[in-house]
Amino acid sequence: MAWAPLFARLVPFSHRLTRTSLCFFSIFFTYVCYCVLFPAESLMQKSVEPTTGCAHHHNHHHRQTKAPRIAETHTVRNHTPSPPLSSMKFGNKKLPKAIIVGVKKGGTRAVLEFIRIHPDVRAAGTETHFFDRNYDRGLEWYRGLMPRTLDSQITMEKTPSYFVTKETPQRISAMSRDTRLIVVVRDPVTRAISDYTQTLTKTPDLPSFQELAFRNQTLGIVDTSWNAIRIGLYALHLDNWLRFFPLAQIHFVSGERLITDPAGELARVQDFLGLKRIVTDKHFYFNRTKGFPCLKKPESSGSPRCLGKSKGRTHVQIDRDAIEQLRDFYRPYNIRFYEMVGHDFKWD
Ligand SMILES: Nc1ncnc2c1ncn2[C@@H]1O[C@H](COP(=O)(O)OS(=O)(=O)O)[C@@H](OP(=O)(O)O)[C@H]1O
Repeated sequence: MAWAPLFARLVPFSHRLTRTSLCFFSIFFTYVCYCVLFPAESLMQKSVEPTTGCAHHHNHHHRQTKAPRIAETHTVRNHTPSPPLSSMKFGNKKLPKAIIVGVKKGGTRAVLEFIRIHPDVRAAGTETHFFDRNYDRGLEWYRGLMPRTLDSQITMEKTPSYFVTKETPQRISAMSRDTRLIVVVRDPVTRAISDYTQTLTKTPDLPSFQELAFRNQTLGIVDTSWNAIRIGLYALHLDNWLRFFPLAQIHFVSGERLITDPAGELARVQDFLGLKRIVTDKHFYFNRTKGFPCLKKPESSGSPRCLGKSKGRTHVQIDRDAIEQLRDFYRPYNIRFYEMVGHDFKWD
């Protein structure tokens, strides 16, 4: 405003202006100069927020609120339409560096949903079943299912049935011997009941849990050919993986601790994947209604996120005797598993 006194001197009738009108005139003159020097479109190239330009206010302002500024800048410079930022594709699809290979009903969805909050992780949303059911489709088909990633990001997927499929370790090793493997394990008895509860929702006329679990319940003979039982023989399945991968390349998440201390389990997962510990207890809250940890509302927008209704079902009631018999059955397998991985999961 240094020009204002000079202006007052140059204009002969300025002495007749009141202080207020002089001030008003100064502002108006500044505004006119500003518009001449910085027309509306050139301002738009510099600012991120939609601002009101000096000219063509209404049209531009309208257009600005609809398209991201970076696209607008492009249009102004090249006079060609450009896609909105949200539809631009970054990075490329890569084969996974890490796979959650099991176990079914262990908490695999929770681990994937929690780790993918990490900015350096991107994951395929659905189970691909590439290494067990779709292997004939080839690696390019598999790669096509992956999200685009930047070079700094890790691609992941989860298919829990891999852990118990005989051919899978060899096939994953053939893709890359460096693939990192994550196995979410849970007390095999609870896991079997969870598995049965899920099957029952799809097949209501299923025989009882006991009928399927035992060949002869009086004699305590367990039917190991029933999938819900077989999956829990972790030590046997792990033997098969160790033929192709060193133990150091397999990380075991405790399905139980994942519920009581999700941040602690996720810290270990991030360490295993060589990631900075970004997913912490700040990201979780315990939802009393669901009875499980859920993700807090992301800072940007959205709402708090719990896993869907199929995660955390009320289990079918199984009598104590049957549970005790199954505990006895699994005990030696569990002990062997603890020895193999060097960690006691305390399932007894
Ligand atoms: N945060 C959170 N929210 C909800 N559920 C959780 C969570 N953390 C672990 N779990 C446990 O995950 C169990 C389902 O495991 P999976 O996701 O591996 O199931 S599946 O194999 O993909 O069907 C599911 O099993 P059920 O309780 O038997 O339904 C849960 O106990």
